[in-house]
Amino acid sequence: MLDHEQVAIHTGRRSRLPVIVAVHSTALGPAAGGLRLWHYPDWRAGFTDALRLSAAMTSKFAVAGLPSGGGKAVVALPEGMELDADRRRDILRDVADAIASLSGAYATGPDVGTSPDDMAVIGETTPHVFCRPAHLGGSGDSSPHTAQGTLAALRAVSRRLYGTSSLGGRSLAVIGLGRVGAGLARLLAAEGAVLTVTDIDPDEQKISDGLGAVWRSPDEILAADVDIVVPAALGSVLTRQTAADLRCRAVVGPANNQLATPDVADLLHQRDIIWVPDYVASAGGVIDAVSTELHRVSADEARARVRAIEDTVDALLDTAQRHGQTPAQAASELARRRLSAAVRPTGSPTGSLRLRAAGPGDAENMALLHADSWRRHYRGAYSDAFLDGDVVADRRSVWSSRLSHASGSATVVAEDDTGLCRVRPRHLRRGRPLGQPRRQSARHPAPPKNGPRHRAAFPRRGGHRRAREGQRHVPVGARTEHGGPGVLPSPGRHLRRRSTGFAPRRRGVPARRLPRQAPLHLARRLAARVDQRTARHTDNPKEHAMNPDATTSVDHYDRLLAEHYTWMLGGDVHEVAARQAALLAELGLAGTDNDTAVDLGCGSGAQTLALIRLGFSPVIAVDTSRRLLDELISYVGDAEAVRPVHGDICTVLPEAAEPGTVAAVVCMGDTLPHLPSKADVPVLLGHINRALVPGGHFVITYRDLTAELRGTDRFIPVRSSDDRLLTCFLEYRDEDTVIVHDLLHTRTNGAWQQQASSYPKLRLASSWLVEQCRAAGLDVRHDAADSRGMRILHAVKP
Ligand SMILES: NC(=O)c1ccc[n+]([C@@H]2O[C@H](COP(=O)([O-])OP(=O)(O)OC[C@H]3O[C@@H](n4cnc5c(N)ncnc54)[C@H](O)[C@@H]3O)[C@@H](O)[C@H]2O)c1
Ligand SMILES: CC(C)[C@H](N)C(=O)O
Repeated sequence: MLDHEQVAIHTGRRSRLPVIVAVHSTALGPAAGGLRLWHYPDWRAGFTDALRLSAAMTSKFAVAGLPSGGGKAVVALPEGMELDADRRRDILRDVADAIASLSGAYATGPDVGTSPDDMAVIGETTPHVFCRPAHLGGSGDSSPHTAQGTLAALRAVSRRLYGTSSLGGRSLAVIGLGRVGAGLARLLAAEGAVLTVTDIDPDEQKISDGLGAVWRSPDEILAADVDIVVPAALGSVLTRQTAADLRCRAVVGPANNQLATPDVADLLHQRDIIWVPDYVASAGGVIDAVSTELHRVSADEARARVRAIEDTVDALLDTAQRHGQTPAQAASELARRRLSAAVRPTGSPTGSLRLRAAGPGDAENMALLHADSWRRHYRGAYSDAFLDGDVVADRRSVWSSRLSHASGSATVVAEDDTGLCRVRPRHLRRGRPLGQPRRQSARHPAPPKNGPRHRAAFPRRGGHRRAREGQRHVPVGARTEHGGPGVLPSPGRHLRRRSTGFAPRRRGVPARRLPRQAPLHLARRLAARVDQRTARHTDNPKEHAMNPDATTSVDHYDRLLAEHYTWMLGGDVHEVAARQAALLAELGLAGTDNDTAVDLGCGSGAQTLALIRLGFSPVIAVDTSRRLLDELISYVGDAEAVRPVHGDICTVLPEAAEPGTVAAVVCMGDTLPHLPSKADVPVLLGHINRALVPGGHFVITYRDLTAELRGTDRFIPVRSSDDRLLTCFLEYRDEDTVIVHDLLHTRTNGAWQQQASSYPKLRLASSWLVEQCRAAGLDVRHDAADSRGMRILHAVKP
């Protein structure tokens, strides 16, 4: 059965060639995907290719967490047909006509056989095109970003197989030295990988020679004795036969549709060969292009999304391992969940909207729409485990309770012929009739206020990022205060859609950017770049006004501290680990094999090693610094005992651990004050309580910086040795935050050099933290300062 939304097959008016445009799904947003101009034995083969490729694009966007749908265009050239410039132009104009006829349901970009210049021609007819050359306002060639994305996927696999993300010294076989393959081969060679390469075009052997690679024939290369095979040519390269011949440990490449049949993924798994689904490894190009051109995020943000493929692959491999699945199953499951959490395809409001006061009977539908809204807008900002978990039940209880208690306020819902529909609410002034919404928009239902769990569940920061990305916000209802009878409309009161101020989502319509009336502080916040997954970001513009050089703790570690971190602790991580193990043992922590522990902010591994010594296994070691994670891995003898996670401690737990499965969580060495705001502390504590088994332990060590130091006391010597000196200086910004300025002197060849970097830390009062732990449901057993002024707090889940 055809599971595509629409497939258009035109005979090109000018070229007389079959132009096939397949729109697989627009559930997540208007479809996007490349144009393939390729030779096929028959146009039906091109048609089949378009169907498969467009479906893969849907999965590509879903797994990447982007609000686009999947589509693809194929022009099936008869075998042997050569294209001169005029004929090529005719074909492209025919394609442009076909795309224009879809009114924005599909936008095209380059793929095999097409380039940014071709996109320029299509752009003469229709705006639904991306990757045009930069001088025409496009993002240009996607292939360097595709190569970067594949490299990111390769790093995750390398870490899994060899304990390091570096590909230096690894042997890889690259199949196809086209735009992506050649670029990727260059990146790999620059990192010191040992390359074997091939292409059907013998001319590409020059590239091979330039890289010092071994050239093999296309027939031989799949069976090459290498660590990783990288398909970078056309699809269907992995058949039952070739899968049986492989001698590598992984297959990770940018080529689309690598599997001849889906069961080959199982075969590879049985042979213990990791296969990263092509739609995950190849997503870099389209992520960059669509992010910058269609979703209008900054180039930096787009590149960060491409790099995040590494995290995506990490997470998929973890999930697959946890559930005994193949990575292909884990990825398709993730895509399916994201798609099914999207809108009902027929859910666009039709005709006029009716506004009415909601009653208790609306709770179920409100919950469904509310959960849908969260899933669509907080994806990526909040863990999938949470969003795909019991959100509906959670929202149902909130709405049941709200709607069954009469109060001075009412909830207004909008519905169309199909039932409750998704609206952009306006808060209404007291006493104002519903037909005249106030100008200022509340973009989401207010975060639930009843209880720490709900507060913890409400992802505050994500909404701003999503707003900045220009995504549609489609929350479900507006709370409105009303002054008495007669103000709310009677059931059935009709409003014309244009006049409501409610903005029903129209599929295929580009998102509005920022609300024009956004208050200044919101606009500033939206403008600030926030990498939700890794940057512990402070979004208070005051900080930047006062401290223009202050950076996030993530940047600070990358820029300065990570390199010197272990030295700062004393130089011998095992010695520090022994001290930490003694402390944890004194607090009563002891693990057995199968007792999972989590080390939040693991740094170079002192606590992780301590937890291993105490018998915990596995230890999930989380940090935002890749460099420190790599260092940690180098110290760990038993690689099985540790699961390094590159992630943000604010959000990682629901994703990394099932509720009620963790025996101990530690967050030591003054990591907690790195959180972006005090409000993140109860959120994190909620996650911790949820992750712990009853009787599970939680240990924090941190500095209580609430007492303000004065004068030269604010200069704190951290460590000195013959060639390094680290001093920090504290600048108190406000009662919640202190800016830490680190000043590092290093001596090379007798000359001293100075580096400085600053970042904010939270000022957490020990009494406040104890209260927060209790509010989160933890039983605080110990709270004291050690001889060096570090606070030690130990709590247990009852
Ligand atoms: N360009 C992108 O940004 C991008 C993005 C995502 C996925 N992809 C996929 O990556 C693959 C490569 O794309 P590209 O843009 O580099 O295309 P390209 O046309 O520039 O390169 C393909 C190369 O593969 C070679 N080739 C074809 N069949 C071969 C075979 N049997 N054995 C060895 N070599 C063979 C060709 O000679 C050519 O050099 C395609 O599957 C494409 O769909 C590309
Ligand atoms: C650039 C993009 C559309 C690419 N051809 C892909 O398949 O992802």
